[in-house]
Amino acid sequence: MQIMNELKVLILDDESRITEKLKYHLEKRNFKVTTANTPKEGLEKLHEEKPGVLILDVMLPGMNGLDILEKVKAEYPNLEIIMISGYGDMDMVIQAMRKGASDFIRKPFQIMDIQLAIERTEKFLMMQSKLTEAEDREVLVSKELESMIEKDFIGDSPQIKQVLKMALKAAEDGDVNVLVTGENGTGKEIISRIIHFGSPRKKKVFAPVNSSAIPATLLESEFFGHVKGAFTDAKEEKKGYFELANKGTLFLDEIADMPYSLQAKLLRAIEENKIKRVGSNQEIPVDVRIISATNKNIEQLIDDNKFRIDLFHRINTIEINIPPLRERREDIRPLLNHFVESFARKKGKTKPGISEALVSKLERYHYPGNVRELRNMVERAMILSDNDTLQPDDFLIKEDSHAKTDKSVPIGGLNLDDNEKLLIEQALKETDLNQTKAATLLGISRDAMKRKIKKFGIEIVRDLQ
Ligand SMILES: Nc1ncnc2c1ncn2[C@@H]1O[C@H](COP(=O)(O)OP(=O)(O)OP(=O)(O)O)[C@@H](O)[C@H]1O
Repeated sequence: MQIMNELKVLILDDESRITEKLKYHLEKRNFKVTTANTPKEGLEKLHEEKPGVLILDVMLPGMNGLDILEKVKAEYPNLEIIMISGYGDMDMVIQAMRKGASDFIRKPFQIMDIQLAIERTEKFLMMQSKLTEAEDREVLVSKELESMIEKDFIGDSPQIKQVLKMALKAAEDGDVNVLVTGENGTGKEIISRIIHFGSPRKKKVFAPVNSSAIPATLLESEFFGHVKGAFTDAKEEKKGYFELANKGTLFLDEIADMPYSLQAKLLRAIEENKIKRVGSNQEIPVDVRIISATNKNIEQLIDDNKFRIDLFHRINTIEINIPPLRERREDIRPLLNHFVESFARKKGKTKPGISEALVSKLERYHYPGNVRELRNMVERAMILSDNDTLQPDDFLIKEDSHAKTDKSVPIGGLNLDDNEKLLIEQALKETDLNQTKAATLLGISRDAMKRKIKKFGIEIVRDLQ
């Protein structure tokens, strides 16, 4: 496996505007990039450059992206291929993944999406190869998977350990439907991928579908397919996501946004393991595991008649809730360390130190965007800072971002324990770590203060700043 900052990437897209833009951004992120605008040129560059990753447009004029994929995979079986697609090309994408593509991203995409896809590709292929090795040696697969995941899915808190434990349990059983809940950026997609790649379905497709990205008129045929002539635009017969993801996992992102009318049809497909293409009465058997994700309170939507309770009961056989980062502050330090290390590696820099003052500043923040926000903050700091040790000033904390969402919510959110911990830390700071004075300030006894310091695991370390 190549190290990230040595990774060579070839981009094959007929639009030079896209290849050049991608090249520019990926080079800034220390990837070695070559581009090609025709299949012929692409195949030549593959031969010359031997890249680790190929980014390939599904829709290339002249030669079908799938044909190229097949040809390339036969010649370079270890090449990791990321497909670029429009929303309407989903069936092509799923076929591509069956033919060995590692991942895909949808247009319009941001440069971060590509970077994440490259990372995911590398990470999960590494995980898969570990698993295969483990299987070959007939050792306990789950143990191997667990140690692998610990490197990339970070967290020391009891909550995140519980999340991983449940994900691994769900992975063991390849059929049980799982609902992953949590705020934006808490890691719902990563956990869903871990479940798929740790399950007996791992060699089949993991097909992420976000129904809110599909126009309402196409929803039914996208999910269940259609026969020729079923509606005006149905010029050819077409398979839907259920058929395409057969034997694999269908990841329904933002399930709460699924229109009510489609929910009944989805329920039937899940209950009966059969679907009917639009315009046909023939039932087609399907074998798909459903992992759904949402950042909404589905129970509330059920009360408001926006989500079907029967569907809810079908999709949440196992429910995994990933708590927001502000409720598991122990994870901030290891995540910070992990992101600093991985960005340093990617940018070919020496890993800077991390000042305690910075850790304590970050531990106090509210993180409306959760782990994704922390990750982005680290990236920004690593680009802008020249310090040998990262300092609080390198991190732009949007103090008002929280106030904007709800001015009445305190910095620790509405969680009583979190706020209590923050107040104690604040009082200790104000009294220069004098526990008796801090207790007086808070109106509690010195013993109560000591108990709380112990309960919250607050470290009394003098701040050097
Ligand atoms: N525990 C973790 N360890 C390492 N990286 C994490 C962890 N949790 C989240 N991340 C990173 O945070 C980012 C967001 O994760 P992900 O896309 O899985 O979140 P999500 O809950 O699906 O978000 P959304 O609801 O916005 O779709 C990704 O870059 C992911 O790699």
